[in-house]
Amino acid sequence: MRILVFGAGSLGTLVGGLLASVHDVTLVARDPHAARVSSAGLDIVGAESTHVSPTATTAETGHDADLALVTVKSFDTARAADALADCDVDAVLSLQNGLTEATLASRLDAPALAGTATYGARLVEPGRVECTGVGRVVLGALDGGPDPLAERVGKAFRDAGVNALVATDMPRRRWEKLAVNAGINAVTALSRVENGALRSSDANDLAHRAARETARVARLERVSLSNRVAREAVDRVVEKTAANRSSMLQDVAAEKRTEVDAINGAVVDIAAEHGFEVPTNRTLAALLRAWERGAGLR
Ligand SMILES: NC(=O)C1=CN([C@@H]2O[C@H](COP(=O)(O)OP(=O)(O)OC[C@H]3O[C@@H](n4cnc5c(N)ncnc54)[C@H](OP(=O)(O)O)[C@@H]3O)[C@@H](O)[C@H]2O)C=CC1
Ligand SMILES: CC(C)(CO)C(=O)C(=O)O
Repeated sequence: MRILVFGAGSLGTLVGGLLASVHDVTLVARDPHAARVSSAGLDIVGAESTHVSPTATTAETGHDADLALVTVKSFDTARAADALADCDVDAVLSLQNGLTEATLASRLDAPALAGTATYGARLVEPGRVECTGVGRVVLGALDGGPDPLAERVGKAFRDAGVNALVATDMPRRRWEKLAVNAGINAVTALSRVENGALRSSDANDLAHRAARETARVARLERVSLSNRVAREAVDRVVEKTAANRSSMLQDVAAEKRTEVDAINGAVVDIAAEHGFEVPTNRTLAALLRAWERGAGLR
């Protein structure tokens, strides 16, 4: 399969690099990473270990591929979609956190698949990415149900040794992940604690409230996600990732823009479309955006 990875930073480089053992992969990345991969190949280290030689370029347009993987941060999705609209791609799959598929679907003619990734990735230096945890890619039709394209993509991932599951209930899975991120990411970023600290503090209640509100909005969108399932998902992820610093905490610590707009902000916006108020997500989003403005990031 000819696979274009748009936005090969940490996650895109890891997944694209793993796929490159079998497939014809092009990484769209920034220099000096793109230049280094072109000249010396890519080292994958950590929980996965290999050396591969995908094509790497900074060119955003002019590509021809069977599948485009979108792995830019959520706030770069619209620009990625516009660039991909100038390419010949037959299908698009986002592995991003937050709700971004609607932006892709509305700007692209190619069918958009939904995806989630729980692999951990960190770009250590140009040409070298660390797999900090072998997770799973789950993908499927945006609106759920069986999908031959998703089956082909899932097989292509598994052929390359990527742990991939094709699911027929992506709407529920995306909203459950959103509930987890709305609770854990925002609360850990604002209180500057690792995920495990949510086990035993008032912050636990705050994360649960954000997740329950997200579940309520999911149901308004006709996605079956109960409050209890959302709350239990938060607790399960807190236990499994207790030592992690969430991606949003890492962004705040590095003074980088966060994905708040596509996570808590998306919950607020979709709730408003239904005339519904989500005070916990609204407060978390406002505080994170205030921090971003103060840091000159928006
Ligand atoms: N890292 C992880 O372990 C996981 C990440 N995710 C999700 O995956 C997504 C990506 O995360 P992550 O990989 O960590 O983020 P990164 O910032 O490491 O990677 C995104 C990369 O895309 C680049 N980029 C953006 N626009 C362009 C462009 N037009 N042309 C070329 N390159 C571009 C960015 O460069 P620049 O910064 O210079 O703009 C950056 O290098 C997020 O939604 C995240 O939540 C999900 C699961 C795990
Ligand atoms: C699951 C979780 C919360 C793990 O830290 C995550 O997705 C993130 O940090 O973005």
